[in-house]
Amino acid sequence: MTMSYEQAVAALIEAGRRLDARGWAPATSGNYSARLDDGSVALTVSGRHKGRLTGDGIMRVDLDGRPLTAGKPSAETDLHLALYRLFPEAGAVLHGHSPQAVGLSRATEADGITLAGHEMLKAYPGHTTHAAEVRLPIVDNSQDMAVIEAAIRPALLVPGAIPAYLIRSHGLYAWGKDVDEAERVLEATEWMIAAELAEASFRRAWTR
Ligand SMILES: CSC[C@@H](O)[C@@H](O)C(=O)COP(=O)(O)O
Ligand SMILES: [Zn+2]
Repeated sequence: MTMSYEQAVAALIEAGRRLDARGWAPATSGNYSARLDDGSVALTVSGRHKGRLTGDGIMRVDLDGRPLTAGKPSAETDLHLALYRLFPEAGAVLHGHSPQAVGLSRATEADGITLAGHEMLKAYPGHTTHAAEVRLPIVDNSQDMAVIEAAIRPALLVPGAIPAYLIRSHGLYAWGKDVDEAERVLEATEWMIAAELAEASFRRAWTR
């Protein structure tokens, strides 16, 4: 699902305010994008505080990352564009830096965690029951987006893969057919991470 530039600017500004209010966009972290009607992409300008975006904090790039309007595109533009190229149905990508997601990624060296049995799994597109398990892939961080992209791509193409992945010590990427769906995926994933953390701390407390 695509939108006009004006619709995308409004939707991304509002998403930034909500994600910042939840503590997922501190200190200029995070970046957001939406696919536009003409096939180009509206994307946050690099270095802006994502909870306080104004219209000039969003710019347009083509699918190769060439700027179509003034501004310096997000340092992570290539990760957004890779998702749009890989998934023609993706209409928006949101990236947050929550402490829980980052803490989880640092507590394991595994290449992912399993989320199983949560009613919240039904927030993922196409999921209709809690009686399921999905893998949230985790990839090591790099300042070279091509390295991250090449490392994560196989996990994204596994049948049944969820539209989200975690970069270790960095943050969570989520996408969907539009900004609302991408935000729902991000929120649901963050919620399940928080629930798993709460479960682990209760279990630790009760075995003392
Ligand atoms: C301290 S901000 C973190 C950044 O390095 C980066 O990871 C990020 O999410 C925001 O980068 P940006 O270039 O503003 O899109
Ligand atoms: Zn980031």
